[in-house]
Amino acid sequence: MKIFTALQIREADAYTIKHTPISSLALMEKAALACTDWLAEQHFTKYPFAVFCGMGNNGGDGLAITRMLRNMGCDAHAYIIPHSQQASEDHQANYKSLQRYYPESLHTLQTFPQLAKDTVIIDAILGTGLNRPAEGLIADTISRINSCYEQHTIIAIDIPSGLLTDTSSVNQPSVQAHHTLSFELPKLAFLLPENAVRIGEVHILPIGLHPDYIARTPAKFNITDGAMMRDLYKPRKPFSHKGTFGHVLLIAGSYGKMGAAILSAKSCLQAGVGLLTCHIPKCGYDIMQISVPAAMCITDEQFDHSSSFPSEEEAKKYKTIGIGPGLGTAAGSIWALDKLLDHYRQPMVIDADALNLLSTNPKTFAKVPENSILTPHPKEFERLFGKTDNDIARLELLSQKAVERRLCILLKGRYTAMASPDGELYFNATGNPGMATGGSGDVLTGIITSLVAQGYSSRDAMLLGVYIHGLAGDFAAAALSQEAMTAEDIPAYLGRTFLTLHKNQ
Ligand SMILES: NC(=O)C1=CN([C@@H]2O[C@H](COP(=O)(O)OP(=O)(O)OC[C@H]3O[C@@H](n4cnc5c(N)ncnc54)[C@H](OP(=O)(O)O)[C@@H]3O)[C@@H](O)[C@H]2O)[C@@H](O)CC1
Ligand SMILES: Nc1ncnc2c1ncn2[C@@H]1O[C@H](COP(=O)(O)OP(=O)(O)O)[C@@H](O)[C@H]1O
Ligand SMILES: [K+]
Repeated sequence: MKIFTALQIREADAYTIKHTPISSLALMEKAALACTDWLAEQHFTKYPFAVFCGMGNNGGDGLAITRMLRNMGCDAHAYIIPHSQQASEDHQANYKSLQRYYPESLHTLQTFPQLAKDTVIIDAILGTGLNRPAEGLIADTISRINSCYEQHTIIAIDIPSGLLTDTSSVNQPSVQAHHTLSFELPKLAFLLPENAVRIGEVHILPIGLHPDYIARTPAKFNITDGAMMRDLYKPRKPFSHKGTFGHVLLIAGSYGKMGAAILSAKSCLQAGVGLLTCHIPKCGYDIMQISVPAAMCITDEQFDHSSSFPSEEEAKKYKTIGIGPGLGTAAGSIWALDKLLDHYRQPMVIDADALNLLSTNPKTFAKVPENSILTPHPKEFERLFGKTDNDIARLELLSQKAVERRLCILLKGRYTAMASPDGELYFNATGNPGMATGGSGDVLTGIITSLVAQGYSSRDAMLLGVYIHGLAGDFAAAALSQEAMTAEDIPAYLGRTFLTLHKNQ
């Protein structure tokens, strides 16, 4: 799914108006109807409404919503903020309709109104047309709306007023909404963790923008989806054997952190690898053999951490190496990793403590093979590449480092961002807060390493691995609840997840 900029959204709007019998005003009517239908479905229509409207098309939506709510018998009032000399054409048209049918519902905002108990606040002040920080009466109204957050439900139309669509809004005043009702496609602003408290729950409502414009217009950012994943997925051929699906070496675990190695190993197997060998410290031998009988084990000479990774000759038998979960950061491990990278040139998967080792050893980092996949969470990302001022700057840094170092880098989070060496940037939308539990990342490393071994390109293994990791987490949460699920439940639901990728599903 594409993420369009504010400019592209405007173009999609104009293209739809030009190439279908729908007028600009009728498109606004559809948008407003989609919002009021949603309000009715969610049982908000039993409450009074205060609709705060700007003078552009976002305000026009607000006026149309007020009229529709009145048509449904609701007690709705529109408060117009006079921030401009002239209102947009469609705003004027909706103003006239409301004035004609429900003149008592129209108000010009002078002072913030007294709101009756349970009044639902609709924020239709500014939308994608925001072109400067909110000031004066608008900023004042935004702050008054936000002061109602505990007592009233706040619903933003298209985007919370004051929030920028395509760039960071850190330090800018904006409405803080419980729900955002937006049209047709998600916006970049909705995917940024820094905006989480302002956007609330986002609901994307279709309004019939022209599919041709959407199909032929390239987007800088995309969200992966089931259709794309079904195309990437490689079904197994009938005469294939375990050699077909690659041999993974998983270097993981240390004293007290063998669980990370177990989670990763189980996930690697459940994601379909042909053969799995785990390199673990001596303390982990019984634990691994008993917990994951299908995995072979090589024990390090050290008892509590690993310090001697395979030689060039030994490493040749592995299609790829996954390294990091529970590894620890012992000095011996960095030395061993450095030696491994002197000869190992295949793309590998690097996570957790292995990333921490790289972040303190730039010379070792420089040896990481091209097309390797790095899987940092935000803190690990910061250790590797430095601090940024905001989420947009961090995304830019992510992309820049992937291109510069010829790596696939995924930045984990609610919407994991995935950058590849050719500059593509995708977001993942599967997954849920039930996965915010220790070990979920170790599971991801096992899955992605498994996919690389099975012959997926690094980019495809990253996109597909992150998608199925999240979807398995969604199945686990649906069956067990977000609270009760643990990281172990994610590989347990991989089977159900793979079934959704089969072409006939
Ligand atoms: N295709 C779709 O998705 C559809 C979208 N639709 C809706 O249209 C909305 C976009 O409408 P829009 O282009 O009229 O912009 P909007 O945000 O209302 O701003 C209006 C004007 O305000 C001004 N202004 C800007 N910043 C300001 C500030 N800080 N403080 C004060 N003033 C400020 C600036 O004018 P200026 O003052 O610079 O002349 C700007 O032009 C979109 O979000 C959605 O709700 C649906 O109706 C139909 C389908
Ligand atoms: N709220 C959430 N929504 C979706 N996915 C989440 C959420 N919280 C965590 N995850 C996913 O769970 C994983 C957690 O990884 P990580 O922080 O490395 O865990 P650990 O180090 O404990 O293994 C990531 O893949 C992340 O995207
Ligand atoms: K708005």
